[in-house]
Parts: sequence; C-alpha cells; structure tokens
Amino acid sequence: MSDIPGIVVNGASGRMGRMLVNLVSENPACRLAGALERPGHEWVGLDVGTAMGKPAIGVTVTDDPLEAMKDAQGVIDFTAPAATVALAEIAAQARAVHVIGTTGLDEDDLSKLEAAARHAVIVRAGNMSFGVNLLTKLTETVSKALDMEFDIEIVEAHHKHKVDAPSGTALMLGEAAAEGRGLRLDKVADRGRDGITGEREEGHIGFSAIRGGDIVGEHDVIFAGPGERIILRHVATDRAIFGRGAVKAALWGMGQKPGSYDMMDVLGL
Ligand SMILES: NC(=O)C1=CN([C@@H]2O[C@H](COP(=O)(O)OP(=O)(O)OC[C@H]3O[C@@H](n4cnc5c(N)ncnc54)[C@H](O)[C@@H]3O)[C@@H](O)[C@H]2O)C=CC1
Ligand SMILES: O=C(O)C1=N[C@H](C(=O)O)C[C@H](O)C1
Repeated sequence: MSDIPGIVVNGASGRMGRMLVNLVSENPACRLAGALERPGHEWVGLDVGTAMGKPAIGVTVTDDPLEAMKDAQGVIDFTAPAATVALAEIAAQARAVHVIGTTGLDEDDLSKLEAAARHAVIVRAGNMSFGVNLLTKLTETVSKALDMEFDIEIVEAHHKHKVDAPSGTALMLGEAAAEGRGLRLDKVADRGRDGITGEREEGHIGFSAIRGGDIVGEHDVIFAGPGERIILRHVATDRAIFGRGAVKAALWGMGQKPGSYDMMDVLGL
C-alpha cells in the first residue's frame, strides 16, 4: 500500500480516458491505481500502457470495478450515463471519491447519483475546465445585470462523435443564465427549434448544437438586446484542460465529507 493517493480511470480507452491515464500516471501527487473498461472491450486483460501503444506501466485493464478500486481512493469517470450510474454505487461502497465528467445524464440518473452521494464524495460537472467554470460565473453575473429585453442564446460546437446535445457545458451555462434571472432552466429552455416555431418567447433561453470534425468544444453565450449584443465565449483546443480539472477534483474530494460537489466547489469560484 502506498501513501500516494490512488486513482482509477473508468473508460480508459476513450478520448478522455487515454488523456486521464497519461495525466494521472505523470502527476507526482497521485498514482494510477486501476484502469476500467466495459465488459467485452478488447483492452480488458492488457497492460493499459501497452494497449495505448506505449511502454507497459504495470496496470492491467479490468472490467471489474471492485477489483480496480481495491487500492484506490478515487475514480475518474468520463464514460456514458448507464456506466456512471452503475459505478456510483460501487464507488460509494469502496469509499472512493467519484469524479464524474459524463454528460447526457437524465433526472432519474441524477437522483441515483444523489442517493450514492449520501455515502461518498461525488464531484460532477458538465465541464471540468477552469475557463468554462469562470465563464459560468460570468454568465450568471451578466444575466443578472441585464433585463428581459436581452434574449439569451447558447451555441455549442463539438466533434462528430459526440452523442448528447445540448452539451453538458451548454446546460451548465443555461442553468447559470436562468439562475441570474431567478428562473429555473427547465421552465424556460428552448431546445431544438425546427419548422414554424412562432416568434421567440421573451425570457426563454435557446440552445443550438453544431457537430462536426474534431472540434474539441466551443461555447458562446449570446445576450442579444435592442441595438447591441454581448457574447461570452470559451474555446477548448486541448482535452487536457478537462483532464487536469478532473485530477484536481479527485485529489480535492479526498479531503471532503460525503456529498455532491461541483467544479465551482473545487476551484473556489
Ligand atoms: N465534464 C467534462 O469536462 C467533459 C465531459 N466529457 C464527457 O465524457 C464522456 C466521454 O467522452 P469521450 O471520452 O469523448 O467518449 P468516448 O466514447 O471516447 O469514451 C467513452 C469510454 O467509456 C467506455 N465505457 C462505456 N461503458 C462503460 C462501462 N460500463 N464501463 C467502463 N467503461 C465504459 C467506452 O468503452 C469508451 O472507452 C461524454 O459523456 C462526454 O460528454 C468529455 C470531455 C470533457
Ligand atoms: O463530449 C465532449 O467532447 C465534451 N463534452 C462536455 C460537454 O458535454 O459539455 C465538455 C466538453 O465540451 C467536451
């Protein structure tokens, strides 16, 4: 047993998973304690370094979460909603901090995560980067300062492999914009306009999603008023910004009481 905190990466072969295997292995403040993939995945049973086409690093990919977490204090999870909900219960049993980057979670998924957070630390955010969390703060501030004459529209762009829309980040920004106006996003969100939609309703918050190529992630919050527009923008050019935030969240979470936290808590924003 080492004194250095151990972190497991779930979804180790994914775009974020590979990034995280590297970031956790290279960070002197933690060690890679395990690598998880879904049952049947071709990486299961291989050394995760070898599977990535690099030298072996002494961690074998497994599909058994309890086995992966036997010597870990945290697990970082950028996978898919069903996988994340299933892992939450197991991470709580193992008393491991569960850092969740997975997006596309529905209300039912979220209530299951809340239940798991009664026994364990969960840190979840639709975007783990410092820049987007700062943008989220700014969005709330600007929304609070402007009156309803300013229409709020959120436009996001991502790579062609992304499976959920609007992005988790867009929803985070929408929630902040609604909060700034003292409203609940689910009462004012316009998602997916098509056909004869009628005029825009005052106070609504609109979402548009672009998908193509290898776009890492881009978000604009547009405040369109009479005679002027304010646009807040974040452009991600490297997935490492999400990965670094997730590692920070895992280490931070190890000092917290059970409960649900987000990146604002981690970053003190
Ligand atoms: N919050 C944030 O800052 C960010 C969130 N994301 C989100 O993270 C998620 C993953 O994104 P990508 O890495 O681009 O996707 P990806 O499709 O490249 O990777 C997902 C991985 O999860 C694995 N997986 C699926 N079911 C599993 C299970 N039951 N057990 C273990 N592994 C399982 C897949 O085999 C795959 O390797 C998405 O929901 C995405 O929106 C992505 C980037 C940043
Ligand atoms: O799927 C992605 O790639 C990303 N997903 C997150 C989201 O849904 O907002 C964060 C980031 O934009 C990349």
